[in-house]
Amino acid sequence: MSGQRVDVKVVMLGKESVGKTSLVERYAHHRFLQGPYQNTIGAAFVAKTMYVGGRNLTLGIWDTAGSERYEAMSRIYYRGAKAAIVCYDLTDSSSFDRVKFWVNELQNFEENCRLYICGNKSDLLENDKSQRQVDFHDVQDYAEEIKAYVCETSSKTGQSVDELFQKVAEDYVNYSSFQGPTEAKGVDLNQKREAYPCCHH
Ligand SMILES: Nc1nc2c(ncn2[C@@H]2O[C@H](COP(=O)(O)OP(=O)(O)OP(=O)(O)O)[C@@H](O)[C@H]2O)c(=O)[nH]1
Repeated sequence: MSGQRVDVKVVMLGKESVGKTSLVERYAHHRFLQGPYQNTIGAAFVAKTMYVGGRNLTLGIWDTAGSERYEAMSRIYYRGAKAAIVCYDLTDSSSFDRVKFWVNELQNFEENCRLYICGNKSDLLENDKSQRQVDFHDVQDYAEEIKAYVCETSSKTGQSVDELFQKVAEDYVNYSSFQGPTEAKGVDLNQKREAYPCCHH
């Protein structure tokens, strides 16, 4: 098992089918996988190195399963996360209720984790604004209250996806005191391309 340095642990959380895996796919592999929806089982991991603040920084991104039957497992994956991207589907108001659930969890158990609230599938609103079920200003007010960053993305078109992860990295550089790098225990990052799809059935 060869451990790769991971500077920032990032966890993706949110209701099933909001597009967590697709966001990671878009960011890490610049693609959007069409075809039937396949829910994540357990969690998947991908590492991505970027140049920020005059140095290379590796984000270790844990993509958790949104299905409530994996809730206990998701709790394991957010432990020690420096950033949580809590996602919802802009066309599904119930997915925003789930955001509040995860934010409460993180506030109670992971107080050093920065929060990023991400409304995904913005492309669905382009031609039909009536599809929107979550008001942007309501989310902004909520985000202000909990001191979170807020954005609206589309993993399909790529809108604001790179910016989101860039913001995570920049915030880490700007606000976190650098501690020693975390070793990704038990994960062979050389095999990340194989490990990633096999966790997404
Ligand atoms: N139109 C549109 N569809 C999207 C977008 N992102 C994801 N989808 C679709 O939504 C479905 C669910 O996407 P996933 O990325 O698998 O969702 P997930 O949140 O990882 O789901 P779980 O693994 O069950 O937690 C798939 O059919 C995707 O193609 C988006 O930005 N726009």
